[in-house]
Amino acid sequence: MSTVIRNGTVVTADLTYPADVKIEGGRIVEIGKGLKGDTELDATGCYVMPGGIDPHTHLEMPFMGTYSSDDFESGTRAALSGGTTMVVDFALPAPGQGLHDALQMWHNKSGRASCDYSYHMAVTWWGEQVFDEMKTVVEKEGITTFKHFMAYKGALMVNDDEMYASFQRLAELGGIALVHAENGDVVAELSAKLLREGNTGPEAHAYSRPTQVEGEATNRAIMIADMTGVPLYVVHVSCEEAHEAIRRARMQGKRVWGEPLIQHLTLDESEYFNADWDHAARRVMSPPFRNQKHQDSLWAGLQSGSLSVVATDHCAFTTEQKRFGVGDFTKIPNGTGGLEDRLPMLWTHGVATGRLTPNEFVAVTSTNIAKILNCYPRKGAILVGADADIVVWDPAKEKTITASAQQSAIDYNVFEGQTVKGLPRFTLTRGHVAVHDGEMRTQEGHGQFVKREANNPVNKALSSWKALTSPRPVERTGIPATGV
Ligand SMILES: NC(=O)NCCC(=O)O
Ligand SMILES: [Zn+2]
Ligand SMILES: [Zn+2]
Repeated sequence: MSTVIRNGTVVTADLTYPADVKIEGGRIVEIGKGLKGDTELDATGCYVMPGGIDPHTHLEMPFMGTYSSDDFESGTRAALSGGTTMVVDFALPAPGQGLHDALQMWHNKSGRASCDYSYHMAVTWWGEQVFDEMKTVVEKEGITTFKHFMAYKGALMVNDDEMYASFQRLAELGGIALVHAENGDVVAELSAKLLREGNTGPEAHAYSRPTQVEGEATNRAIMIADMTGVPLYVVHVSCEEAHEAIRRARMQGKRVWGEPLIQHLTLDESEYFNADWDHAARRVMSPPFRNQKHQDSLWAGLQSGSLSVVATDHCAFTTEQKRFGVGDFTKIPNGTGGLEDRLPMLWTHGVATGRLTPNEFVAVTSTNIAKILNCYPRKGAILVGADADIVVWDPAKEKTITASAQQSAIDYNVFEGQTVKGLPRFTLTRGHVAVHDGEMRTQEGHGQFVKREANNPVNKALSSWKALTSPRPVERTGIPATGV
């Protein structure tokens, strides 16, 4: 059975051209004019683009005494509804738990996914077992990216010596280090002080995590990555200080990527000053939303290429869960949703405003991350042989975002009331039409795990360069005799 997407304009990260796209066996088999298939999808007036890849989700994640409420079923349904066809979640070992154990737990949960998925592994503690298991996680399990939390002291946070050891191991294995960059010690001190002084509401969450703590940690992570020779990916970059560190590192030839979130690009800190406690608490995430200056910096980073990927960090908690933190902001589960809205929000605020071209939109929502994660061109491409993960994008289609119409399991939406223009007409996951003109046709369990190979081209280049420029002893003649 074949499907043809007819009369659309193909938009990839580097090309725009009119063509039909033929799909068979879950893959793209032909691109050209006048193609015929058993089923036809009309893409007149639409862009035919690689489906979005969200490289930062937390589905059914155990965190702060509860579990995030979107699981792999509702989370991937939300993703597909908004044109995202692959998610990358984080397998999170509990302190002392082995990596393979944690991975098994994530595999048990993800069987319900309706789009393809992969994982990053988190390094939440350090020891011989973690060192040993990293090798098999990379080489046998196909997980090559490892996240380090520099915040959440007393829970997920790792210290500099642990990060150094883990980064060094990743350099040997051809992996990539990811960091949540905030100075966790300073955040813990500021939080305690704020509470002592009677600042207990959600706004104190923002006060406890100023941009300086993110900037410092980003610089520190870049330095440790440079010392160990590992490529670095900084997640949820929210401010100019962190962006400046990444920009500078890239200008120095370091292999560093930055990932802003759609929430930080489009929402600001005024949300935390809302008089309604629930409204403010629903927006508590780390790092917190910033101000216009920082938003402008993030947009400029996407335009200039110093920031590479737009993600969501989708980690959705219900209002009831957020209320665990009434009277103590440090107990509000950290996280917001966005999976369903990332593409429409970025199109509306990015492409429709002229900040991004449609090709740049594809690059930052799909192709760049597929290359970084070493699954390009299977993912992130409209090419013969690629998986048919495709979004047929209707730039004229509009809606007003509202929780009552969303796929996500939670009872609110941080973008509530925003009108977006630019939405999927069809979303295909490996050829299956999961969204058909507003109708959800997702298949629970259709999603498959995407294994990834280590040693992507950037790893290879960086290790060659590090070998070439590494310290060497100077060959000397006439060495003085050692004293007796
Ligand atoms: N970002 C956030 O507040 N929650 C999810 C966990 C993380 O990525 O830090
Ligand atoms: Zn994080
Ligand atoms: Zn996260």
